[in-house]
Amino acid sequence: MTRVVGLISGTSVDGIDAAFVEIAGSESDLTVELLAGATYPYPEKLRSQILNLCAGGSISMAEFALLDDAIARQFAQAAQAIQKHHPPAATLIGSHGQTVYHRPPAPRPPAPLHLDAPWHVSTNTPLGYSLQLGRGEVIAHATGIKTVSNFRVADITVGGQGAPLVSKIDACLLSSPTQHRCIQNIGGIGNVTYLPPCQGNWLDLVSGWDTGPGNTLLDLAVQHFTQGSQSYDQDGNWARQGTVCQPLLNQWLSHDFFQQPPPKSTGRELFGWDYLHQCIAKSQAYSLSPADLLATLTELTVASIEDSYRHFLPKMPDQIFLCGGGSRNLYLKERLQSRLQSVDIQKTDQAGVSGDFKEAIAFAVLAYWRDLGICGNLPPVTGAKQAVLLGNIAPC
Ligand SMILES: Nc1ncnc2c1ncn2[C@@H]1O[C@H](COP(=O)(O)OP(=O)(O)OP(=O)(O)O)[C@@H](O)[C@H]1O
Ligand SMILES: CC(=O)N[C@H]1[C@@H]2OC[C@@H](O2)[C@@H](O)[C@@H]1O[C@H](C)C(=O)O
Repeated sequence: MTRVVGLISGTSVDGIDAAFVEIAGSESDLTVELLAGATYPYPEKLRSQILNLCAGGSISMAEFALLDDAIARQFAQAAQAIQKHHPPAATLIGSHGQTVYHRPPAPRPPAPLHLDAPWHVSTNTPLGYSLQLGRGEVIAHATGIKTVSNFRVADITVGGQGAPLVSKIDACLLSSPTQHRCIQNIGGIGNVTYLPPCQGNWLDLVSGWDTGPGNTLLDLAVQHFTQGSQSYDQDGNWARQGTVCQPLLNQWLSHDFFQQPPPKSTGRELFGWDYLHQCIAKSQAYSLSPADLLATLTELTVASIEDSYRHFLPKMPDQIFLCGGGSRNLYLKERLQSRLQSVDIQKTDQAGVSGDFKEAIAFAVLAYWRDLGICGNLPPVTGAKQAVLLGNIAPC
């Protein structure tokens, strides 16, 4: 048994999810017991600095370094707080950190590199770029616990998207011998892991990808309509009062990201303020109320999930297990169920894994695997050329 703390702040940038877990086994015999889970909100000033950077704001390198370490200190505090009433202490921390920029690999090879050209025309590379702040060295130093961080770069180095990384953990913890399952996260961004029945060479058949916006556009629209006094549409109650504008939804769904086959990943760079402003501009032609726009944005999340299943899965699932904050949006859940009437939709909690802390648990497992020398990525999911060890180890 190894006691591990898993930490992540996701694309909603609402705070740090921490999971204190006890892990045993390796892959097919992996077991994880959740001892404690909690979310520690960021101080408001830190959150707005992060959101500003994610939205393309400029800061100096000195400010950048301070921000990196301010985030790391918040993560270290979360790692200490989550263990407080549950001795003995963890011997390992897996920290995803805070994504501030994500650029998937180029869909096709870039033009050949001209070594005699000036540097600014010779920088294009087929590799993706993904940056998470909150360096593990500071977390290890502050807590005295060995910390694994920077999980995405190794997958990117071998040509992968660097995301989604949760799929192998989903496969080990949530597969069924008889059912075709989808594990659907609806966080700021949505992602899915498809799990065929776990028999024979099933692990080779697991697939997954980012489905597109989860809550980001909804949250930004609510902030826009309330001048910042509300941050999300609780239970989907506002959207429920509106009517979906089908022609507008069809326009939005024609976006390249939704047509692109997996492997694929995305973030606030694509589905952020600029995209929302374009959505609002296109909606002017239909004279929509705020409720109508929210209903249509909710439908975008739901329809993009359904369409991606219909286009990219070998078979529609028997069951969907939801996780992430969007699984609390009752209206969104009802819309998904009404589009997928024959599918049994539940939360991952009903299959034994907390939907609120699944991502934090996943980074605890990835750190544990890194420590044991077990690869963490699934190449068919991320598009990597091979399975690799994920994460850099900072000793304490
Ligand atoms: N009761 C609720 N009703 C509607 N939406 C909710 C509710 N509770 C949470 N949410 C939504 O969930 C979001 C947070 O989800 P979550 O914490 O899973 O995101 P994240 O982990 O930051 O994202 P990602 O998985 O993309 O990294 C909130 O911003 C809000 O939009
Ligand atoms: C770059 C980045 O942080 N991507 C996140 C984001 O949030 C949801 C979706 O987009 C997901 O693919 C990924 O995180 C999860 C934890 C993953 O890698 O599996």
